[in-house]
Amino acid sequence: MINRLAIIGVGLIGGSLALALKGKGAVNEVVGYSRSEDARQQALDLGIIDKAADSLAEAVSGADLVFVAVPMGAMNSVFEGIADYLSPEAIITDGGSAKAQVVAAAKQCLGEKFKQFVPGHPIAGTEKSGPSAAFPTLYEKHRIVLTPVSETDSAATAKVKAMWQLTGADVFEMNVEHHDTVLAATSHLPHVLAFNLVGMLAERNDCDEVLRYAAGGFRDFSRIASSDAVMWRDICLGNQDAILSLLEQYHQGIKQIEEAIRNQDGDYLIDVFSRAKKARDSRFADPNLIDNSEV
Ligand SMILES: NC(=O)C1=CN([C@@H]2O[C@H](COP(=O)(O)OP(=O)(O)OC[C@H]3O[C@@H](n4cnc5c(N)ncnc54)[C@H](O)[C@@H]3O)[C@@H](O)[C@H]2O)C=CC1
Ligand SMILES: O=C(O)C(=O)Cc1ccc(O)cc1
Repeated sequence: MINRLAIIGVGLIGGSLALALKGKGAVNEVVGYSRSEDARQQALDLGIIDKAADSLAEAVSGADLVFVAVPMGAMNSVFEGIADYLSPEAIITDGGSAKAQVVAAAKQCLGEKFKQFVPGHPIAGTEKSGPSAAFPTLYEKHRIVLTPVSETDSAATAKVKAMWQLTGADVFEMNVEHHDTVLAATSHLPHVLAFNLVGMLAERNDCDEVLRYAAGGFRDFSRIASSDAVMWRDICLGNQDAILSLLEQYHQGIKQIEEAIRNQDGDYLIDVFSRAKKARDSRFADPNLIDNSEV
């Protein structure tokens, strides 16, 4: 049971955790803080939080669990702002989409309390953001990755794991670097590709005409280009190396496809497309490999 849960960043990710834990009766009081006063008020109105704090210090005072769910570029300033006000026993965790940068920020700012920081990442979300996008079942049957480091207190990791399990999530542990490489491939690169494609089409004078004839495939591929620009800027800058390395591989692949089309090399295209189809068909049929549930 959590007595006082502090949510820093009461948007989709923070708000959904608060709603899930409240729904399970697992928390006595939820205090929320977001930089935007509008978000704080909305979170109160929607029953996501019981109390809106006016500052980071007020939000974390007396909290036994602190969940930081702000864009990655704001993590450092949040850790700086809470460090001196945390209760001695407080456990701190986060939902940032890439872990190395967040872990470095927490290490730099939290001092002694760094051992009570459990880095985490819910592999669950949508293209929507803000408190109004939050919903209590977001994490059900979804994966949560915790990336504790050598300094992390194992009892703190166990508590954070238990908290996520209450939301209906499956919790896994990974090391930080592996997490950032894997997520760059399955989440960060696809978002960059979708933003680029939709951005490119939006530049065309005949964009509306072109989109009028878009089929379901375009809708599927482009949904994530509706995601928040600040959040994705921060993820790209925060997981720079892994994303750049994948982009380089991706460029190679696209160049080879370009060459094959130019040379009317249908065999090459059949080879690439059929290997991709086989890989996707087999893995999507296996729920242990790819999460088939709706986002
Ligand atoms: N959106 C998604 O599908 C997923 C997002 N994440 C990660 O979760 C974190 C939060 O994302 P969302 O909930 O989607 O964002 P959001 O935009 O819905 O909510 C973020 C909240 O943080 C507040 N905020 C921004 N800067 C702040 C600051 N300096 N101090 C205090 N509050 C501040 C905003 O006012 C907003 O209320 C990000 O780090 C993101 O990478 C992780 C998994 C999925
Ligand atoms: O909307 C989608 O399909 C997503 O991929 C959501 C998402 C965004 C960022 C994450 O770190 C994890 C999940």
